Amino acid sequence: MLSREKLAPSSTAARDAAHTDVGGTGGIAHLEARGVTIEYAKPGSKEVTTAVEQCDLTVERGDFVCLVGPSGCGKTTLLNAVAGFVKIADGVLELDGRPIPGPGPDRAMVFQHANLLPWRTVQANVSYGLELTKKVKKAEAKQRADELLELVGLAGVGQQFPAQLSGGMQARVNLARALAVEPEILLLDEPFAAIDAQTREVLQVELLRVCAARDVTALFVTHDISEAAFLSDRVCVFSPRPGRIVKEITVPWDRPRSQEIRRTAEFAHLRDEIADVLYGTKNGVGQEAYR
Ligand SMILES: Nc1ncnc2c1ncn2[C@@H]1O[C@H](COP(=O)(O)OP(=O)(O)OP(=O)(O)O)[C@@H](O)[C@H]1O
Repeated sequence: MLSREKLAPSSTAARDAAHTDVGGTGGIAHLEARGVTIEYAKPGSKEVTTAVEQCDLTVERGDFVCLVGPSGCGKTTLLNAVAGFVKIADGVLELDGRPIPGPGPDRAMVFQHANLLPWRTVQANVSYGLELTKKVKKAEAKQRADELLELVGLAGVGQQFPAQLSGGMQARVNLARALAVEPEILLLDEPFAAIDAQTREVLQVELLRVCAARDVTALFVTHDISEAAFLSDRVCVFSPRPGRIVKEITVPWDRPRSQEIRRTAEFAHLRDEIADVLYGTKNGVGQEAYR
């Protein structure tokens, strides 16, 4: 049976208060995109591809926000801009009120393919980023890696090599590796897309637990409506390219969440609400995007 706590809608008043002045920042959002446009140059031509156009998004510290939308609408591009990998052509993109200067240890990207270094142990894969920063001694980096492996449910596998792990275990290592540099924001680009459905559901619960434990903000790109509904505080639905957010849908449950939520009528209703916007039956993106 579902506990009242697990199903209880978040306190709107508390959330509003938090959004007004998170951590005493005087109303400055943790991440703010206003009128963001991002273009790619076409090789050998003066033309550009506009991937994202006039996109607005506000993310407060500790939020978990999912981005969904048609293929090629610019979700990854926006994530890359927040990571500092691509520059914006127009608009404002700020972290804590300051323009994003480029990549930094305050943001960590988690990609779909773990791409772990096959010749390094699992522990050495997780500690690698920390060792590169040279801010901690090797022994401390190893100790932190072991703590993170325990956090993601992989205690005891640190001396194994990536090839000895299942896809789900590699996804956990991928997450631990991103957390090693203690980022404030996790940028996750379909990190569980290649994982079987059953394991993916377990990983989603684990991810929420880990985010709460580490107090990180998460921006998560997915094509999976159920995944977005289960993970998010808010689901942002993109238009087709050039992408902008056409609708934000608030998810009414506190986090972390348990698997039981997926079997409730409220969850089915929420999934339908997202699909309605995405597939065009309500204010949406339009069926033509999917033809
Ligand atoms: N490096 C690049 N150079 C040129 N064009 C690019 C580049 N990266 C992406 N694009 C183009 O920008 C648009 C948005 O791509 P992006 O990968 O951001 O979309 P997406 O919503 O993440 O797609 P998907 O859901 O299929 O992964 C696409 O038209 C894509 O071809």
